[in-house]
Amino acid sequence: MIVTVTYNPAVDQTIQFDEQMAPDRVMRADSAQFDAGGKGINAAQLLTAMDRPCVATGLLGGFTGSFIRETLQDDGVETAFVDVDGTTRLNTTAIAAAEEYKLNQAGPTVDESVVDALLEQVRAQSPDRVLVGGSLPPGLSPDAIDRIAAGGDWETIVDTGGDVLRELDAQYALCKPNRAELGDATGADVSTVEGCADAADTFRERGFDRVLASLGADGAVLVGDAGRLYAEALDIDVVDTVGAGDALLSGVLSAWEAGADDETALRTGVAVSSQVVQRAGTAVPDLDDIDSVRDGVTVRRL
Ligand SMILES: Nc1ncnc2c1ncn2[C@@H]1O[C@H](COP(=O)(O)OP(=O)(O)OP(=O)(O)O)[C@@H](O)[C@H]1O
Ligand SMILES: O=P(O)(O)OC[C@@]1(O)O[C@H](CO)[C@@H](O)[C@@H]1O
Repeated sequence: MIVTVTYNPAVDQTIQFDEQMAPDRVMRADSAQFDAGGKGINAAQLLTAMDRPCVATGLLGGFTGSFIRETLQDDGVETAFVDVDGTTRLNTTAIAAAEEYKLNQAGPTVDESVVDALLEQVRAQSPDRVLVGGSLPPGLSPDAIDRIAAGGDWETIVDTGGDVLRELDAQYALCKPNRAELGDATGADVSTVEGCADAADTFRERGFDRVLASLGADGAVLVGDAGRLYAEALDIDVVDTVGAGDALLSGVLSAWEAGADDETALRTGVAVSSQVVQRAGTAVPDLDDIDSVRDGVTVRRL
């Protein structure tokens, strides 16, 4: 069973324009949607959609927090959140003439005591795996993630920015940097797939059993004791890439939960992410046919 921890959830607002962004004028959107978001929450929604037992935890507050709580309840996602005084952030993705603008707030300032409260919620679920996803709100340091990783007898997976990844000290089963985060965390040249695999392999020495590096339209690399695996992305029409990394990670975790090996897990991850990027925002796509999509993903050893 998986518990996801989202220290800094967000309502994701996605607005689409059929013209380019321009300053000093009112831009009128063609469509708008709100989704419950934050990396761990997105993963919990996808894992639930794939019938994997999962509980979403994290910090919620204010009207945006209530929206997330209600949305997850409506979608049948099990939750165990901790209430905070501030208001959960609202992040905006504007898609304008095929360009994507991601505008993320910092989130409410929280007190370090929330880590104890959250750890209590995680322990109460007795999970096998814990995914800590997303940025930290003001008031928390990377220690908040290390404390979850060291807080019980579970494997911890982490998906956060390169600056925070660099600061972590505990032992992790997996981290999932994207290309920029991998570059930030290692300082290595990540301009080629091979360069990414080298950087990921080196980064394992910092306390990560495996590194899953997402490379956008170039696919993904999974590096671990079993070697270096590379999967090309599928050739699809992308609406926006918000939540693509969460989808990749959810597919990998879903396959592992079903007892699959790393190769099948990587193929599943790429398949799930291909479905998410074909939809606006972080809405959960229909994943009933995910096995047949996965059959179209090829993996090779580097
Ligand atoms: N243009 C694309 N075409 C096909 N697949 C894509 C494309 N962009 C992303 N993907 C799929 O999504 C996965 C994750 O993408 P990406 O590296 O952009 O994640 P990310 O930067 O972590 O995203 P986010 O932080 O928004 O969740 C890729 O490994 C790939 O399988
Ligand atoms: O600011 P963070 O925590 O790094 O990222 C938050 C976020 O952009 O990531 C998700 C997509 O991966 C969105 O649901 C959410 O708004």
